Amino acid sequence: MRLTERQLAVLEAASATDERTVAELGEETDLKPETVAGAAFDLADEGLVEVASVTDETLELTDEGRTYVDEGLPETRLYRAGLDAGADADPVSMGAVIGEADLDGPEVDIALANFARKGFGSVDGGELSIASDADPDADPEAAALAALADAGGAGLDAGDLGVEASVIDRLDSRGLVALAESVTRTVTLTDDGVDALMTGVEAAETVGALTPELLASGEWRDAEFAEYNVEAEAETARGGRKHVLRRTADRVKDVLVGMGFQEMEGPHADADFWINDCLFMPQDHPARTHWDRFALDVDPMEEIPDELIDRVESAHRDGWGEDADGYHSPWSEEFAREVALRGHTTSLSMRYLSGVAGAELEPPQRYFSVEKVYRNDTLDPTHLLEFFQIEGWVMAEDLSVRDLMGTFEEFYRQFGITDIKFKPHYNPYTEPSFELFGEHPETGEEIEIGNSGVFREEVTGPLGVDCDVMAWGLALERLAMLTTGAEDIRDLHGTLADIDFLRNAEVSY
Ligand SMILES: N[C@@H](Cc1ccccc1)C(=O)O
Repeated sequence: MRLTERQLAVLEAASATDERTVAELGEETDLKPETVAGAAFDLADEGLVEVASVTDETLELTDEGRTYVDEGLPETRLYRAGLDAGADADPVSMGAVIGEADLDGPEVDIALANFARKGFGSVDGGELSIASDADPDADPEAAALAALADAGGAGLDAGDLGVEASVIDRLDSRGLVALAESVTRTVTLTDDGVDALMTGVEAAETVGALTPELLASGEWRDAEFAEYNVEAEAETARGGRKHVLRRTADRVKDVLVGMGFQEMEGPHADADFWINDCLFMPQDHPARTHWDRFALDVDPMEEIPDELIDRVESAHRDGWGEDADGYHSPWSEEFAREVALRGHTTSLSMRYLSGVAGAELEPPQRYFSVEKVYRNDTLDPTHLLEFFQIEGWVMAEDLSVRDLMGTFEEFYRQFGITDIKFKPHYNPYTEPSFELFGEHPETGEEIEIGNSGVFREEVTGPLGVDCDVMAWGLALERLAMLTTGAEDIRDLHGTLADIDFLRNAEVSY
């Protein structure tokens, strides 16, 4: 029989009478545990050894548990501060004791709940008294935490610590200890294994990896390569990777560039003029109040062409074109120059269409951006205070709603989404306007994925554009929810993001 060198080493190190762990065999053979495990599985396939596994539960201190080992449990600190303040004789005011005990935030509630539960004393009418028979030094929870800290945690259970299981359960429910599972594999020689060793086994020299030397010398021709064992236990290696949203954004950019679009860029903090006034949004529109807008306390924006301001003001006051009528509501240049975080990237479309950004404006033209916007929304599964908008516009003669719908169908098809729906909508700056909806793959719900339309003459006229412009703002996060199946936008980014989801989510190509 011929085995690989590693298999032979493991076979020789294994015993027929003692179960030996992979770690022990690794030490003896000077091989890595995963190599030993791989060889052991191969030997088990040949019937030469038996591999068994035992799952062990190990107790570990959590970070909070470790803090209390160092600083004392909150209830014990409350007890000692109470004692110092004389609460064993007469009740003392809670406020003073809590300050003395140096408890803050959630620790106060933790201290109070456990203080009463452990019979250290009582709290009544805002005053704390200490029970005469209280003895925190005999507290089994503190003792168990200390024992666990001393023992370093490995392989311990309630029995090893000499405490009752109920104490461990309590520490577990307080989040001060955690149970970790570890699997230990053991290897024992079978009768066939013993026979094989007695009759003599040869090691075949095998090569684990093809090297430049093997190639250069030609030795690879005669080498025997170790078989690749896809079942061998190996550590999960987690490298850094691009965030799923960034990957989706990159993909969106590729798709739009492929569809003939050029990218726009511009300021996150911009004048209201570009964010709203150019869009024929009346200055008393609810979205322009301090409730919805993140206004910035900075100098007003100076560099806006005067003629453009005049034309936009005139559109607001008197309308644009024949039969036009304006809003007849107040319009102030001062307000137009105020700076806020943009609530949509349509501010970029205005900058580009007006010519100040140096864009080519001879039709046909196509521009896009995938950039962040800021809104004072209420957080929920589909809303964040900031998100990425996929902005875009197409300028051409005689555009129709069919062009708009066809563009979205083509765009979303690249992400495998073929069932978008359109709903007539109203925007002060587009006519007609449509909201876009897509079906969530997990919940089956129709979620809003974008807003679009053909710019009104009151928008294009003052900008100096005299052909049709269709435009849209799509939410990148909503697209990512449809492609990855994420049900809550907060799993995607922000402080509550789900790390496992981010590690494993696929971006469709
Ligand atoms: N600005 C719109 C999107 C949009 C852009 C351009 C035209 C029409 C709609 C929004 O944020 O919802």
